[in-house]
Amino acid sequence: MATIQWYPGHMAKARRQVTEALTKVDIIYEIVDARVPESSRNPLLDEIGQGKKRLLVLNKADLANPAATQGFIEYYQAQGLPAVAIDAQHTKGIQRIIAETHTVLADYIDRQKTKGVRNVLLRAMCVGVPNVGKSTILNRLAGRNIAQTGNTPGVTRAQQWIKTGEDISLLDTPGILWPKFEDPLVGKKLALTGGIKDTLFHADDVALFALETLVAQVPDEVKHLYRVTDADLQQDLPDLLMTMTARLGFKDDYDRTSWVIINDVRKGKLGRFTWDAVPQHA
Ligand SMILES: Nc1nc2c(ncn2[C@@H]2O[C@H](COP(=O)(O)OP(=O)(O)OP(=O)(O)O)[C@@H](O)[C@H]2O)c(=O)[nH]1
Repeated sequence: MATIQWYPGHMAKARRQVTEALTKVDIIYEIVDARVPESSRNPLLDEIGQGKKRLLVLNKADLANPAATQGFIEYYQAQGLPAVAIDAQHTKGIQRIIAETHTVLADYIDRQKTKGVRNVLLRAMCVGVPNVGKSTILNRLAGRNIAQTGNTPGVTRAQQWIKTGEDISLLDTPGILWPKFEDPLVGKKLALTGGIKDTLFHADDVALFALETLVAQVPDEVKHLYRVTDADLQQDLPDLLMTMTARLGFKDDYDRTSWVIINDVRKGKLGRFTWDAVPQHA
């Protein structure tokens, strides 16, 4: 779905909607992008999700660095926050969400059984910033495509529970929170991974940010894809971007080169990268 620009009114509305929806569920699936697990979290969830069980889902793990993903999972688990890595696009790891839900809610399930409830139903909802894959996960858990009606003005629609084929029911409308804006570095990472509307940032800023890592980590791929040499890679990054633009035959159109780089990174053409550093933990 297209990412929108967030204004205070949107944010207040999103906060209200998510807070309200959370009262109905037993567990929150906090969906983040495995390439930027920290940058794609919204700290508001810590506030409005207090007291609710939570499972952190690092989606798009197919595009992230596997060692970093493992590092993040261990980091979150060490903090008492259960976390799983999945690739919803290719339906990988969905069972992990289901298994982990049972682990996280084990006490609740036991209590319900003690009360005599025979078929305990677990209620869940997906929450996260735009474009992290909430709808894809919902569809995979449901085993079919759930129509999304979006925010049509004047149209209010009751939220529905979606059966997953397991003992889990999901709210059919994911909770959308806004991305972090304050830190420019976080902004670049979100832009690079598709979490911020493309018209809201300068492509060259984001491409230069990406290039720094790409030149350091995958120089051969950079040389091959953008027709530059080892000597070219010694240049300052803005000069390198100019050289690439010339080699690609784009004249002075640095923006075009920048978009090629951004799109290549988004598609994983240069490899699997995680743009957030795994936090150190004791
Ligand atoms: N490579 C990859 N792409 C994914 C994965 N999950 C989702 N996508 C893609 O990411 C894009 C966004 O997915 P959505 O499910 O629409 O994300 P969303 O969080 O519901 O987005 P909003 O509606 O904007 O809040 C789509 O192009 C998906 O195909 C994944 O695990 N791996």
